[in-house]
Amino acid sequence: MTQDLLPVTRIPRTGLPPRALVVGDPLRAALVGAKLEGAQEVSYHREYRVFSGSWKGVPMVVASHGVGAPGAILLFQELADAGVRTFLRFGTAGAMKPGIGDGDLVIAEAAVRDDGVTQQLLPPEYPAVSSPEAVLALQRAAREAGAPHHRGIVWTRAAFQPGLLPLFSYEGAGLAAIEMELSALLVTASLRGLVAGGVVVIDGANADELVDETATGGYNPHREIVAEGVERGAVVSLEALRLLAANEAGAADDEEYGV
Ligand SMILES: O=P(O)(O)O[C@H]1O[C@H](CO)[C@@H](O)[C@H]1O
Ligand SMILES: O=c1cc[nH]c(=O)[nH]1
Repeated sequence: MTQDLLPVTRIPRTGLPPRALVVGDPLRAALVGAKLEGAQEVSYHREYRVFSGSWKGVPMVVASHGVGAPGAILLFQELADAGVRTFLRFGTAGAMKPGIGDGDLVIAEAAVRDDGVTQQLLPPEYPAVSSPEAVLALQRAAREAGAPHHRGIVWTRAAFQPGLLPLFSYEGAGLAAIEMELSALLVTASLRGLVAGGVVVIDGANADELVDETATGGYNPHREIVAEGVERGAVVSLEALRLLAANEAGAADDEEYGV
């Protein structure tokens, strides 16, 4: 009998654990997936590479969604169709606030919906918010790992490189980091009544000047300081998913989250 596979990502419609860590890069999915006990590659089609296994006994999925929200949302939707109920995104991002440095983690409380896809799905007034329990689980995991971290609003922006149009200035709005997919995940989760959040590792500085090396030190994700942040962030996100599972099971309470 042929397996029932979802149409875009070709992941199986049944049999996956109900929680997933989603990352942009298929290679990062493999590196993080390798941390799972009993890790198995479930599927690999297009940019969507999917692993399953357990972290400290808790079954979970690690999957890549590629670069850009219009493609990424297809993974989020199909994982949800496959029964995933809790999502964390673990990505990289540019820093937008002084004091947030390379290799630091930013835990998203919400995202600006400039993602290039959810505007076609629902009105712009609809918010992209993280589930509070996801924020607290990530914060607790970051504290326990001793990982430098910050909480704040993330700007999800479809265009990575600057063009001819001026970039809207969010100066004064207190944004913490810029990346490309999180708001699509948060909106997908809200529409379907799921739990979602995200944490990003800083791999550059000053979003308005992405290609201005003199002003910023340059966008460069291929540095040791970023690799160290990614290693810390991987453990923090896996651990946060475990805490969320414990919370679902009623084994954790607010005090346990450290609030
Ligand atoms: O490191 P990932 O998860 O891919 O996240 C960030 O990196 C990519 C851009 O280089 C975009 O996908 C952006 O959101
Ligand atoms: O979208 C992204 C990802 C990483 N760093 C950035 O500055 N922007």
